Amino acid sequence: MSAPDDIFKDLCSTRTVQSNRNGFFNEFYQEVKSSCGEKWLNNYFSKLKSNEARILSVFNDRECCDTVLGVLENVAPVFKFKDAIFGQQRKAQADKAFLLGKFKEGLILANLAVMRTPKDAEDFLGHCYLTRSSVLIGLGEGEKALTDLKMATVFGIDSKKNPDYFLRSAQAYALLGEKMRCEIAMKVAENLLNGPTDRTRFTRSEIEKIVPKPKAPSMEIPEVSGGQNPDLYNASKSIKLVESPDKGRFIVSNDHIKTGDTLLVEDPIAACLLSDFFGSHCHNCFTKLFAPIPCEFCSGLAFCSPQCMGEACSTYHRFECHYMDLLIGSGMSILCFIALRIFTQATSVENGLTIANRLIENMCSHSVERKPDDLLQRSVMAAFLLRILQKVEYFGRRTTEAVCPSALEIQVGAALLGLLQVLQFNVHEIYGTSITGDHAYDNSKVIYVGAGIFGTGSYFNHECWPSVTRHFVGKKIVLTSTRPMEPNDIVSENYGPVFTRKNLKERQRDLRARYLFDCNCIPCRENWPLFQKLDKNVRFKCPSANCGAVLRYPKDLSKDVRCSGCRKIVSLKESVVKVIKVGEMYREAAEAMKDQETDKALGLFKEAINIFFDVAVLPHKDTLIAQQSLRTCLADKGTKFDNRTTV
Ligand SMILES: C[S@@+](CC[C@H](N)C(=O)[O-])C[C@H]1O[C@@H](n2cnc3c(N)ncnc32)[C@H](O)[C@@H]1O
Repeated sequence: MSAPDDIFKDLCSTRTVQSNRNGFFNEFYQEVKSSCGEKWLNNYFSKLKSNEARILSVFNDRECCDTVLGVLENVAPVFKFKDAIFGQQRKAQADKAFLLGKFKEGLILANLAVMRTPKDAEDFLGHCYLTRSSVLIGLGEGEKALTDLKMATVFGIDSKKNPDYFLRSAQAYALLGEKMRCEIAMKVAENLLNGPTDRTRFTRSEIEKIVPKPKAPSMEIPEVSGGQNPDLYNASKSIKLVESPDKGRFIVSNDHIKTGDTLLVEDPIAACLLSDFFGSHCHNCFTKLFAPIPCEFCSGLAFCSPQCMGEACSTYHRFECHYMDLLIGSGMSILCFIALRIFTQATSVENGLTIANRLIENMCSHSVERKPDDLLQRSVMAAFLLRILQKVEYFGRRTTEAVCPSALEIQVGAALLGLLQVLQFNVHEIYGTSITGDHAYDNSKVIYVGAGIFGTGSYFNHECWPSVTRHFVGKKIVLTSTRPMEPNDIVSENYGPVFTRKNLKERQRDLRARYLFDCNCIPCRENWPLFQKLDKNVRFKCPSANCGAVLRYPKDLSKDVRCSGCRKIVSLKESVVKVIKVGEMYREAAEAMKDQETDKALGLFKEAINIFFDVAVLPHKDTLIAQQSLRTCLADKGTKFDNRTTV
């Protein structure tokens, strides 16, 4: 590799530790590095054989320990705390907006009130939830209003003494079309008020006007095709794991696979939301927030429901809460967040160690190719993460503020360092489709909201035109085949560079720098042209059995042609007829997409792509478009962020 490529590779690697150059970690690391000096780094640190030795070294060796300990001693909580006055001001504004019928504005203000009001400020927080429930009713959001009414009771509102609580419940039930519950709530309110009053009569008249909203359809979680694989967790039986010296372990087909087969449906072992989305998406399940439920202690992030809040706050968030802004301010990459999360979400230190060490043993880390500088940087980051765990008493109560780690803490530090190496090559970005207009396809774009580490998902190798597409249902990864495959064909993902958009040189450079391999896929071997340079020609497979040669579109369809591979005289008439039919089906599928008939479009694309691969090979412009459209249709079945109404 040339020197500029070397620099690019180092930059790519650095970014996987520190993604924000303005964060303080960069300065911290540069200070450690300069205090150690190149000689120590190259002659001593680079010779250390284990992650444990590296972690011990950054804490103990005199060349770096003063700088490391000096900074880590000062690690202290930094997070967005609550603010009762701010919260109450927003609540008053939200009440006013509600009375004026400005529900969208009211929701923004009520959200701020709920987020910022501390739970221990009498029953203020309960009242914030009550205010928001009214606004939500105004917006026609019955279910969310009911959640807020429940939350109001959790935070001090005594429903038994509060007729308003039941009047709002009645309206919320009416919005959900639950007539019986609505009537019961009205009766309770009337009882509390000793009979019908102007207020109850007014609410009844309001309820009369309510037209229940249909429930939004929930996302489909597909089942893997052909049954669960007994050896590969969460995968279909039609794939298997193999290994080769030049490709490492990778997935191939174990059977005949058809276009559209679901090959993997898997939850992440750990996943984190990107900090840019902390204010807009659920910290736990990544869905877009509408009426956020806050953590009881911080206001820097939020959850979509009490369930997500409970799940997070009883596990990982209780450790991360008070240090969230420090972690963000360090500029550390999302991979570092995931490494930390593997421990904070574990049921115990030992459980965290077991999971981390299993990942380190099983996933590729390219340890041989690592430079001492890279290892030192990751070791300092692991030491920082370990210090956070110490400070939050992850290892139990501490009697000292001293940084020097115990034997168990060193094990965790070493595991964090190991994770920082394997995550670099194995993490998937998690995304959804953002809908900004009324048409599902015309106004959609992909938005990356987080990243996660998937067990089986990380065994798929890359090709510059992959044979599967991925979409996400929440945090679950779904891999679906985009073409038919024969047994033992490589089942590949794409790591970023696709041949249609980047030329061979750029792709090879990116993959070498970011994933440390030389791509040898068919688009690379045959140097397929960029999309705009592709012609519309079809390249046919020779119809003779086991030939495999590729033939051009015949000049004269009435004549048979001699195959350049098997030398037999063959007829391409049937193949041509099929390809014409395929073209018609692609057009029909595109029409279905225009009409937003996703299932119809999917069915047509799958069938047509299967027929195409019976008789022809890539690259073929219309089939590439069809495969891309299939991807878009599948993504439409996954996570969608409705950005049409910004509140
Ligand atoms: C997510 S892992 C895939 C599983 C990996 N092959 C293993 O053995 O664990 C990514 C790494 O796999 C290797 N890899 C991926 N695609 C490859 C390909 N087309 N040819 C060779 N190596 C590849 C690279 O070393 C890359 O850093």
